[in-house]
Amino acid sequence: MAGKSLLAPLEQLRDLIDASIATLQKNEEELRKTPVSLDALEPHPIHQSTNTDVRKALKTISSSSQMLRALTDPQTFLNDIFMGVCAPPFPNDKIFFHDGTALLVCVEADVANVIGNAEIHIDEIATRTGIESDKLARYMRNLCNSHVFREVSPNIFANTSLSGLVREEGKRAHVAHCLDLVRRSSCKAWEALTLPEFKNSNAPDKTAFNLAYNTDMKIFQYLSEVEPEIGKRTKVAFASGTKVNTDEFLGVYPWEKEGNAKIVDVGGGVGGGTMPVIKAFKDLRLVVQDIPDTQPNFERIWNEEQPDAIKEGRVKFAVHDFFTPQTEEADIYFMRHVIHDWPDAESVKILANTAAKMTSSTKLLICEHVVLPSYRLPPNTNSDTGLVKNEFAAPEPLLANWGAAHTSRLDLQVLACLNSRQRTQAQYMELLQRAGLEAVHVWRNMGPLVIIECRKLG
Ligand SMILES: C[S@@+](CC[C@H](N)C(=O)[O-])C[C@H]1O[C@@H](n2cnc3c(N)ncnc32)[C@H](O)[C@@H]1O
Repeated sequence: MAGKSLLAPLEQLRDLIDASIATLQKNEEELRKTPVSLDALEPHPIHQSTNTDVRKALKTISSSSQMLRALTDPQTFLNDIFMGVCAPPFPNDKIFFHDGTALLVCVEADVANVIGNAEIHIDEIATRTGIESDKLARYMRNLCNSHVFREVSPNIFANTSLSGLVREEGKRAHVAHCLDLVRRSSCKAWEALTLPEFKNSNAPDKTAFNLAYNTDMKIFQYLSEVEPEIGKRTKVAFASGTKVNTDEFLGVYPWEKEGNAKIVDVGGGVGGGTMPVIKAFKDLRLVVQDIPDTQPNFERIWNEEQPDAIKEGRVKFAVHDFFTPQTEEADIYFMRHVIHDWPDAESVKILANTAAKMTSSTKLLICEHVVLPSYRLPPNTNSDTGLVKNEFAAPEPLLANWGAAHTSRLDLQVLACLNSRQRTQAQYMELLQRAGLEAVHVWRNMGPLVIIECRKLG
């Protein structure tokens, strides 16, 4: 009797990959005549696609390859977790993160821009970065194993499509923010989970960050007052997210319907979440609110990237503390990655301050990752519970949330730094209700961000 193949999961994954490659072949125009290659120095145009089938096919291949590695090489896969990038909450002496260190070294030395489009000997890279040649080569070789840089012949290095990404200032700032400040904080996770004064606290100043930096200040205050240079880098890092796939980000919400609406980007940083919107929809107006030390970076970045919007007065910066009553009127309040920074009590205060200024027609758009479970939905489950809707779930045998590591890592990041969390849809609904708001629509596509459209409760 024919039984189930002993290699069934491998065969299922192979079939998923085959079907996904066939989808990419069918959507050939998305390739824009550019071969897919790690040696390419620019990101491939397919990564800017907004075609749902293409996005699903790419996610399926990526997620399948992760599961294939776990199935076929479990020891190495686990090694990747404890010796690679991650800093899980184990006692300090068990934390390794050499891949992260290697990337941080190369980003701090700006190796990718030193190499540019050339193939360069390590001695020249060493001279231009000031880092000792043999040591730098060893960090770079570690990254070559993950296709970040390429050793084309002995001691001659070139960029790849991955190292090419860190030629951009925002991405370098993001890498350094995560691998320096957040990683140092994360190393104190075990103490934060076990020390009596910290273990049961949800306060944003009783965190792993507070232990790592030996401070009672909340992280944003600390960065303003004690480490302004690192604070500046953090602002640039926050703005880098939408550059991953701008069209996909713009496609989450129907901005074209909003005419000349006035948007107030609350806790908007340098406006990383709203800059692409203003660039694409020329009638929209924008006020970006944040703490005072954000303003110089805001002015520098907008004057570089969209000087006309500033000159025409279509875009302005305003100092505003979101823990105080909202003073600026708006058609749309926008908050990206603001609520995810704060525990529930503080989040309700921020939302209630906004709600108090809203009328029945004002919109609040909350833009965040929304946590999806890795387990599968029983059919017809109410999506209000925050479970994955089938149209967005990954196919079997993948984890239902595609192994959504980014959202989960962000969750641990804000836990370490602010005692906050990434939330499920149901958890957002509960916060909104406590602040006198309700969700009227949840906008999403295949991208990582969701926009929850809210109104003031009647
Ligand atoms: C994670 S960043 C998000 C920035 C921006 N919304 C984005 O998506 O690029 C959080 C922002 O909240 C700002 N922030 C922190 N505390 C604040 C406060 N009390 N009032 C206003 N903004 C604040 C920080 O300066 C930072 O720019």
